[in-house]
Amino acid sequence: MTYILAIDQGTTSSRAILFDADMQRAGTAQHEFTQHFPQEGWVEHDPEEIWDSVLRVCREVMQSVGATPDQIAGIGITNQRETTVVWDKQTGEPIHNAIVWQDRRTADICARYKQAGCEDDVTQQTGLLLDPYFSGTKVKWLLDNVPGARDRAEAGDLLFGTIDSFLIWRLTEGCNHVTDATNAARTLLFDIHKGCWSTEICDLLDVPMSMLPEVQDCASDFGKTTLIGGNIPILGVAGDQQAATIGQACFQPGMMKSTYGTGCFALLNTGPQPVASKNRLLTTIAYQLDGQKTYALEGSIFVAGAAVQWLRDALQIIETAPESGELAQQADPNQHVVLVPAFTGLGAPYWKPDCRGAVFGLTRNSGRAEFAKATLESIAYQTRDLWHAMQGDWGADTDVILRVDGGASASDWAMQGLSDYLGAEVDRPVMQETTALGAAWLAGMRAGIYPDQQQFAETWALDRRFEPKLSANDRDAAYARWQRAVQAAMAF
Ligand SMILES: Nc1ncnc2c1ncn2[C@@H]1O[C@H](COP(=O)(O)OP(=O)(O)O)[C@@H](O)[C@H]1O
Ligand SMILES: O=P(O)(O)OC[C@H](O)CO
Repeated sequence: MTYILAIDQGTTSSRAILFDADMQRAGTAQHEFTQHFPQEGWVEHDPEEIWDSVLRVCREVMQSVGATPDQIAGIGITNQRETTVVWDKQTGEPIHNAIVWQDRRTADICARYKQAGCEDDVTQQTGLLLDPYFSGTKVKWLLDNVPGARDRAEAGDLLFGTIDSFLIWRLTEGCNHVTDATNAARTLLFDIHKGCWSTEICDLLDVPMSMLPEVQDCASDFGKTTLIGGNIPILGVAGDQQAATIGQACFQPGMMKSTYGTGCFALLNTGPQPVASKNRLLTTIAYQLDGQKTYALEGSIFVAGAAVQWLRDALQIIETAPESGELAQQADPNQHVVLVPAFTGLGAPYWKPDCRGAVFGLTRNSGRAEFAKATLESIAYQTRDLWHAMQGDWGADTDVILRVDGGASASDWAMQGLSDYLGAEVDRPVMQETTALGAAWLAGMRAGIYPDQQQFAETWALDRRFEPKLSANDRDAAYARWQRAVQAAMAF
């Protein structure tokens, strides 16, 4: 038997999935790791804990399936994007915890650059906005705040990487400092048109270019590892949202996927030409194969499934995530409670890092069920914000079918609500591990055991299509309530 090992290093857990030669899942291992919140708005991960969790899940999945290293034809890595690690080139030791994509500590740095009129130029080159979400200002913060870091970086002793890059450095025991084009495209330091690091932006943010990894195609040779036995090549890398776009086979311009994990990330394939957004979406690289870039418009929402976790962990009104749908179903249809889950600011298309969450429309009778309903509906409303912005930029009509995945897409109630509030069809595939599948396909195709792009696209299979049932009037009235709630939350 031949396998591909996909490593999915996500925001809350690390997963390893073995796919067999038919691209079927043979086994999965998963471990959650600690989320550190040292100050309000700060989110960190311990890179050593991430590293340990990755090695552990790789070994566990191999053991559970009974796969030997010589049966693994290649490794595909997909990862939480933007999360920033800086480490010592000699020892491989991180100089600080990883600063996670959700972290808002660089909001003031971004505001200063914006006031100085830098945003247009940065957006033109990177497709991104001056928001703390992206890696660039996080690297700057580390160099300016960790004692001695700037001198060490300028002396060429420190390296920067997103999680993929850090994992490859560790897996190859310090031989390879590399990343792929999709991860590079999320750093705020990469010119997505020229396909190289931007000297101008590195100067602007005071990031020495000697720290930056080499950028490769998504399916290429990233080095070999002996750390899980054998000598296994790493052949595929993509940021997790891009890997899901690949796993959902959104290979044609106009195809769109939306992933509902911790946050929600919608990517619309726009083909070989980048589309500059007029509606504050991001322009990003969907994938780069054989040196050819395919671009996407992306809408990034910071809190989707995380709001369900909030119901479970902070409010304690559910014990498990799936209960949210059961509870929402029991809500009083005459109450219009609206939750704006801006727990870590608002992402696309608002980009308000300082905004915080709010609940509107409470009555004496509002209870657990209404909170659950408002939480799941907030996922749909936020997607509609993105949907409108995408239509404005791309001119897509309502016939566009949305392919969904991620943990919260398992909720029939939430997906029906999504279809209702979008007024569009929503397709959920049989294969729920689209992110890992995307990374596995990149590696398997490179290894020569998986089919080409077109044949791979033909293997996509529908689990369920959700069709809109709400009248246009009810849909528009509900969305108008959401828009008023967002404006009020931003004004607070
Ligand atoms: N049945 C469900 N209904 C609603 N939300 C769910 C359900 N199952 C999982 N979730 C949410 O999905 C998220 C986990 O999805 P996952 O794709 O594993 O996320 P990530 O990769 O960001 O860690 C959690 O935030 C959880 O609250
Ligand atoms: O790890 P996830 O699934 O929450 O995805 C995080 C995104 O990549 C952040 O941009």
